[in-house]
Amino acid sequence: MSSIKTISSAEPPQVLGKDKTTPDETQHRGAGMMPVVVVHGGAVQVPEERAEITISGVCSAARSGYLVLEEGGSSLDAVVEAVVQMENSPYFSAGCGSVLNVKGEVEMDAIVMDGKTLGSGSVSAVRDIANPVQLARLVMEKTSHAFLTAEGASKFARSVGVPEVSQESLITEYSRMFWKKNLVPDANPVECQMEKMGTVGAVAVDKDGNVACATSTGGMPNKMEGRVGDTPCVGSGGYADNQSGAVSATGHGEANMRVTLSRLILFHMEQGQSAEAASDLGLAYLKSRLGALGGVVTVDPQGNWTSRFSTQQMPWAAAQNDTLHYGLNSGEHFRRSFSEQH
Ligand SMILES: NC(=O)C[C@H](N)C(=O)O
Repeated sequence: MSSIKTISSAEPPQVLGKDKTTPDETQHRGAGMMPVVVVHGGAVQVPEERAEITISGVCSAARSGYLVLEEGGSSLDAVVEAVVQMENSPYFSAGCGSVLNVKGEVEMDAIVMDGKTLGSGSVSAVRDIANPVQLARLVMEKTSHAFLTAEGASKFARSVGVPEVSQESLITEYSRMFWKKNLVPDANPVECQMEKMGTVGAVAVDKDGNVACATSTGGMPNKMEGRVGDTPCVGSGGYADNQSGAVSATGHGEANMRVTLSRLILFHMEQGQSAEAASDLGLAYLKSRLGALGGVVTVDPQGNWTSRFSTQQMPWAAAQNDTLHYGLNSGEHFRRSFSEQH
């Protein structure tokens, strides 16, 4: 288990794998219902020059999601708000800034899941909307289905008034450069993805103990047209159940799908494991079984939360009880109060 980088609500700032009994522990565990929002910006290696902006992106997303909870919104409202913010940022591979498929086009996947009802909504291979996570929510709330794809998803979006946007508005110079780099014959898009571009996701618990998750992505760089990854698949890119907790996952989609990573982690929680231990078990299985690395954010219905990754980096942030927690490298756990400026 030593290869899993551990960050959790129970750990002291900037210290990893040491004594976990800190004064904060009682605040995060067993202190009744604790609303929380935890987000990730993908299990990737963030280029140094983009580290600060990426961290401030996840912090601002967690904070905005938390404000939704403070204003009485549900955990579902909070995760959608947090993910929309990151979709709108060009620094993540979701919405604007998504990695491109082999033809140089954007095709995006997203999921939302409501732990109270087990309702879920997914879209895949959508090309012409700004916020796939909102469309996923509309699939859940306005259709009798759980998953719409490609042109059918776009037609549905138009029928419910979601504005159409151009491909150009979703493509950044950076994603185009990245696409070109991966077109060369000896390129390794899987490794390359792990180096630079991040899927986004969020989990939350509201004051009523309802959990929810949302995940959104442009997928793997230079993927085949029509390729769908783990992100929109129930149990792989995310899962939420009030009886155990919620997970949003990132990593190599084909591997995450084969172990149904999110559901696997919740299975361990159902067996009595903490969010932290269960996340470690899921990621360790992904590694030992398939040699794959990844990352997750996980909550239980009491508001205990964790952010775990087996990659070297994963930008993450959590907002709870007027404190923002965040980190990028393994071992980092910074904290500041909401009133402090970043
Ligand atoms: N970076 C990622 O998390 C990619 C995503 N899991 C996919 O395979 O589509």
